[in-house]
Amino acid sequence: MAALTASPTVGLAETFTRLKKQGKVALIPYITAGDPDLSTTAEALKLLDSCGSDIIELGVPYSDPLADGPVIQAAATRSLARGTNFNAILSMLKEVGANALCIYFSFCASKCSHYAFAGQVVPQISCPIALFTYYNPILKRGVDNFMSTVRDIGIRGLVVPDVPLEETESLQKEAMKNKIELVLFTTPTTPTDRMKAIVEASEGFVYLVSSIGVTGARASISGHVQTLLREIKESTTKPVAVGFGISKPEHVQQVAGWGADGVIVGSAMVKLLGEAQSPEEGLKELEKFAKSLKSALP
Ligand SMILES: O=P(O)(O)OC[C@@H](O)[C@@H](O)c1c[nH]c2ccccc12
Repeated sequence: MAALTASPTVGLAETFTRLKKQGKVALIPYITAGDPDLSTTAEALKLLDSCGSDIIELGVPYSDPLADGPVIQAAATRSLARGTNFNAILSMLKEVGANALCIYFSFCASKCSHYAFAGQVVPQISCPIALFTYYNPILKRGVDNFMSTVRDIGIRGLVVPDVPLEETESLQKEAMKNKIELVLFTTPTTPTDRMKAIVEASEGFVYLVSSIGVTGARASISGHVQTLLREIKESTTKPVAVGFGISKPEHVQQVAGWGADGVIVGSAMVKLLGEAQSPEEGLKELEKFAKSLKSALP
């Protein structure tokens, strides 16, 4: 099976280690798979990768996205209405991987008189993908089947916002068995002891939710995030990425300045892609926006 990412070994934590050595902060976009359609999602993944995204969160649309605000809820509804399901998302991801293989072989066929066959698939997507899903689709498929399936197509991370506390440990075990990094959340209202346990158990990076409530672009990012970052970093050396509300280059600059190792941008990306006049228009707007955020990051 063609690896989806540059190298099956490049995971989330390793990506942050590389960035830290370079004094860089990770740009982590989130998009909803299948909105406006899966072929546009495939194009968006490649485009976000080429704009310098360091990790991409790919959302599996769900009928009851409790933690999502109106923009991502609407994206999930549109995607589900088009018939997007988990198997269709897997096929799209395999195709992207397979295309990488085809592209590589056609490159070699045309050049191999000059180049030794490097044996390495030239990927279309060089950054790791973290699948974003609510817990129910995992349970429906069965945890071990889910984990081995996503591992086989090169997914490196997993983000599950509604996994119950008492089931986190078993989910983490299954993920680790498949070399998938399960990212956990801490929020402004998480008690210190609980935050420490979450940080200890989180793999890949720690997801710091910037503000209470649901996802959605905010006019400003609370200065309290700076305090939260400091508290978390007092108890771990793991990378911490901040999400919720980040939607402008100045937000990105501010959060990076407060010491975040990564910034996660979802609703603002989803809105551009899903609410455009056409998929082509959406991809163009997405590219412009992603580049504006990337250039605002160290
Ligand atoms: O949309 P925002 O405000 O930019 O926040 C990122 C968020 O979209 C993404 O990480 C995400 C999408 N759905 C979620 C549900 C819960 C927590 C996080 C998420």
